[in-house]
Order: sequence, then C-alpha cells, then structure tokens
Amino acid sequence: MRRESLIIAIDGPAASGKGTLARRLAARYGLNHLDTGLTYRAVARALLDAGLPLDNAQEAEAAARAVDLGALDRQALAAHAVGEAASKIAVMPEVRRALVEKQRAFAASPPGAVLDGRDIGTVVCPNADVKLYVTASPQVRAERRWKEILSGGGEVDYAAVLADVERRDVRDMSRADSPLRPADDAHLLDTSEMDIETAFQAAVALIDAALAGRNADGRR
Ligand SMILES: Nc1ncnc2c1ncn2[C@@H]1O[C@H](COP(=O)(O)OP(=O)(O)OP(=O)(O)O)[C@@H](O)[C@H]1O
Ligand SMILES: Nc1ccn([C@@H]2O[C@H](COP(=O)(O)O)[C@@H](O)[C@H]2O)c(=O)n1
Repeated sequence: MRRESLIIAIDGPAASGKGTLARRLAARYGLNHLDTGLTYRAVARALLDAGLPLDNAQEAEAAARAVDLGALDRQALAAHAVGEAASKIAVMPEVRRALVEKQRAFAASPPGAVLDGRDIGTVVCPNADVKLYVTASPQVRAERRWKEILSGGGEVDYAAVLADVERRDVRDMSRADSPLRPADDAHLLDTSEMDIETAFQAAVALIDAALAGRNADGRR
C-alpha cells in the first residue's frame, strides 16, 4: 500500500538518544528530519548574540518568528550555554506558538517527517502516525553526554553533567506550557540497557508493528 505521508513523533529528555534515533529513522523510512531542539537553541542564540535578556517575551517572540528552519546549524548551536538558555526561553508561550507553527508546516511537507523534541506527540503533531517516548536513567544519559563532550575535546566532570541533566529535566517537565511528558498513545522505549544499534532496531520494531496495526484496521 502506498502511503501519502508519514509522521513519526519522538520525544524524550535530554541526552536520551532521541536525536540519534530520529536521524536514523528518517533515513530508514525516507522521511525529512527536524530536531526541534535546534529551533529553541536558535532563538536563544539570537538573544545571546544581541545581548538581550532571556525573559523578554516580545524580543524572544520576534527572534522565534525569524527562525529559518533551512538554516539551522547544529554545530553553531551545540554549545552547552545555548542549550541552557534554550530551556529558559522555551517556557514562554509566545516563543512556543511561533516555533510550533513552523514545525507543523515542516511536518506537513511531503513525504512526511520524523520530528524529535519534548512536545511533538502532545502538541506539535498530536495526530502523528507513530509516537515514541525515548528515555534512559539520568545516570546513563549523563554518562552519554559526558563521553560526547570528552570525545569532542571538552573537559567536564561527570557530576557536573549529571547535575545539568537533572536540572534540565526539572525545567522541561515542570513548565506550564507544553511540559515534557509522554503522549497517552506513545510507545515507551527505555534505552538505559541498549546500545545505539539495539535501540534503533527496537524503535523500528515498534514503528513497523504500529504501522501494520493501523493498516490492518484500515485506518490508512
Ligand atoms: N543507546 C545509546 N547508547 C549509547 N550512547 C547513545 C545511545 N543513544 C545515543 N547515544 C549517544 O548519547 C549522546 C546523546 O544522544 P542524542 O544527542 O541523540 O540525544 P538527544 O536526546 O537528542 O539529546 P538532546 O535533546 O539533549 O539534544 C550522543 O553522544 C549519542 O551518540
Ligand atoms: N520540542 C522542544 C524541543 C526543545 N525544547 C527546549 O529546548 C531545549 C534544548 O533542546 P535540545 O533537545 O537541543 O537539548 C530543551 O531543554 C527544551 O527546554 C522544547 O521545549 N521543546
């Protein structure tokens, strides 16, 4: 059966591996990919570069409206300070509304997309064909992030990375607008005990089973 368009929503906390999975899944299913965290990072970066405060909703909304999804530069937005700032500006409903509009337009473009973030299954694409909530223990996520930083030549204590991960979890899960949580119909994937390949194969099995179930139902 030929599918018109397919949307896969992937949410989860920091360093759970959702971006790694999303990139591989997009290649596997021939879909576009959007790391929505980069859109929040781009807003934060614009404010930091302009020397503006991170709590001015009007300036932040203007920066969000100016984000060009085609010009998101992962490397330029990778800095730890930018991620921290992103989680602060992400609490503002004005910023979220502007970015969600762009994210939805991206998802609607053929042939469909894999989007990863914190609110994809709950807010951005509540009608996604398949939703995954990817997680791992804070200790495992901190270790992954710590190794990533070391392999990039950075120097940081594991304890400091763990504290960052835990602080980010609290901020993302407790904000009033679009808090991080699994959608009611999301498939949970705990990768604490899985390497990248095992997690990818588990995600493919969940997605294929979900799509087969939908086809059998005659829903698509
Ligand atoms: N299952 C896994 N086993 C071991 N390492 C992993 C696994 N999945 C991802 N990683 C590694 O963990 C780090 C974080 O992964 P990734 O960037 O995909 O997480 P993320 O959830 O997208 O994080 P963020 O939201 O903070 O951007 C990367 O270095 C990645 O290679
Ligand atoms: N859909 C999303 C994606 C991200 N955020 C916020 O941005 C911060 C940075 O995201 P990374 O995935 O690049 O680490 C993140 O901590 C969230 O606060 C969001 O709110 N919604």
